Amino acid sequence: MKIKNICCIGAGYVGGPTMAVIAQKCPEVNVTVVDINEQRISAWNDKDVENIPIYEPGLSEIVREARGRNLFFSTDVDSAIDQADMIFISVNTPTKTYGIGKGMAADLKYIELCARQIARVAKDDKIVVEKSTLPVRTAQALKNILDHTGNGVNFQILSNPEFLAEGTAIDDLLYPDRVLIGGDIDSDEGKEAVNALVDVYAHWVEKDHILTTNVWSSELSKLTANAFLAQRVSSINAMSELCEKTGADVNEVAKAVGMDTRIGSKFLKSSVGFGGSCFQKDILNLVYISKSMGLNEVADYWEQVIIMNDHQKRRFAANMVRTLFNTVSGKKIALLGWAFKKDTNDTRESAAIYVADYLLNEQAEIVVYDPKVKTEQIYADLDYLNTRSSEENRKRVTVVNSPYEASRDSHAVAVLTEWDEFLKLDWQKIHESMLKPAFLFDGRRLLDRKTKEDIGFEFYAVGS
Ligand SMILES: NC(=O)C1=CN([C@@H]2O[C@H](COP(=O)(O)OP(=O)(O)OC[C@H]3O[C@@H](n4cnc5c(N)ncnc54)[C@H](O)[C@@H]3O)[C@@H](O)[C@H]2O)C=CC1
Ligand SMILES: O=C(O)[C@H]1O[C@H](OP(=O)(O)OP(=O)(O)OC[C@H]2O[C@@H](n3ccc(=O)[nH]c3=O)[C@H](O)[C@@H]2O)[C@H](O)[C@@H](O)[C@@H]1O
Repeated sequence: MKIKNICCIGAGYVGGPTMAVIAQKCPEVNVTVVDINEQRISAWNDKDVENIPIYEPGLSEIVREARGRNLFFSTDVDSAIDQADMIFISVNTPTKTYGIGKGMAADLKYIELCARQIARVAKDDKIVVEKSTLPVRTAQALKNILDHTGNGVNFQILSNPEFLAEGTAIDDLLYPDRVLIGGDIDSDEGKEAVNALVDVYAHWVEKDHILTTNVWSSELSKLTANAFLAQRVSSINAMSELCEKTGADVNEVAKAVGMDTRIGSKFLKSSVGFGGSCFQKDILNLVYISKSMGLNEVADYWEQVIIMNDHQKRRFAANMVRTLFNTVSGKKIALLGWAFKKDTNDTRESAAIYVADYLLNEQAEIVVYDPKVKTEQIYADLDYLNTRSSEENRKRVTVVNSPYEASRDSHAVAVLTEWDEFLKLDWQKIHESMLKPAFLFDGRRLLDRKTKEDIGFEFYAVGS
């Protein structure tokens, strides 16, 4: 079975880049990305590709090449569903903020709405692909909805979790470690659906990198991968605190440990804490699933990864206050970086939000500079915490366009995102413009201690 028309519901950080790459690599397939968010779709259709809503290195070039040829962005969800032979569901699956499982379980209401819409609109057989990250056994619920409200249409459900990381999304999509496809491999129809999706990826991914499994293994592998990755960051961050107390250096420890090929060197960079839309959400989801199956030890084991991460963010901010003579009240503090990692404009669950909130509770005046994050996003992130009124956030937090402006007359500068440009700043100039003693806190192990101390900074870095 050859796929001719693909529809993707959800034009976000996953749907947008993933479909752009599929369209680029499969010029004979029409790919339509739909979303209910009109503003987002109109930004994807902006004449100037630099204005597309997601910043990812290499993405705008691909959109420029494929958009209008076989890549389309639209708010007409019904018609895209109707025309497609394969429908990806790539909508958000945030942590529930109400009811049973509040603060832990994944909120599947957007997924269910998609399923009901597909069931209502579809007139011929469809392959429905779970691209969103979902709790294990969600495909069963999807199938129930599709089979019971459909009009005799045959649906095959596949799980095809996405492993891209933001900031490197295009490279991750072009050269994936593996593509994972889960399906009903025991039936002929299921096998045919799996093969149809394998053929899409086989346009650019070698067949031995395309792994097929049953649906449940695929769904659970995604949660497992994120849990393992986050666990590494929490593990090295736990060691960073011990390093600070003992004179060991976490970078040296990470290198020594990572050279053991059984451990490996990746994902061992100590930081102010991991952020991003998924690690916390997916682990909480794993904890919830485990608890609801009575697996309390399993749940506790994974929950510790989150507890450690919260501790790391809080401890970084508390150390700033302690170092600044136990008070930051009325003191200007510059935060360099707001995104949860470099090369993205995404701020979801960014450690910077929590550090800023902690310092604001201590009555600091905050000035933020980030090369890609918009001012309104920064205020929205703080408002979302509901710690203080949004007027108060606007009064006490200033967002500026230059790191030099942020640092001027400040008591302290904290590097919270590892943007490359922070490496090349004129730190001498920054030091001269600050109040003395000038404190510099490196939450990313980005900066060289010796040169900063030679300039005259009081320098603090995570894990040393
Ligand atoms: N952000 C990332 O790097 C990764 C995310 N994921 C997973 O992919 C999924 C999507 O994540 P993101 O793209 O980051 O989310 P996002 O929030 O950026 O995008 C989701 C989009 O879906 C749209 N949407 C929601 N309900 C809809 C409906 N009924 N009809 C049409 N559009 C609808 C929203 O308006 C939004 O634009 C999540 O399950 C996430 O866990 C997986 C791998 C990486
Ligand atoms: O499901 C998802 O959403 C995605 O989550 C992560 O990707 P992402 O959150 O975009 O970015 P990462 O590079 O994993 O970084 C996550 C956080 O951990 C931090 N981190 C990462 C690595 C490290 O060594 N140290 C560290 O502090 C980063 O700064 C960032 O705040 C996974 O890496 C992806 O494979 C997955 O698809």
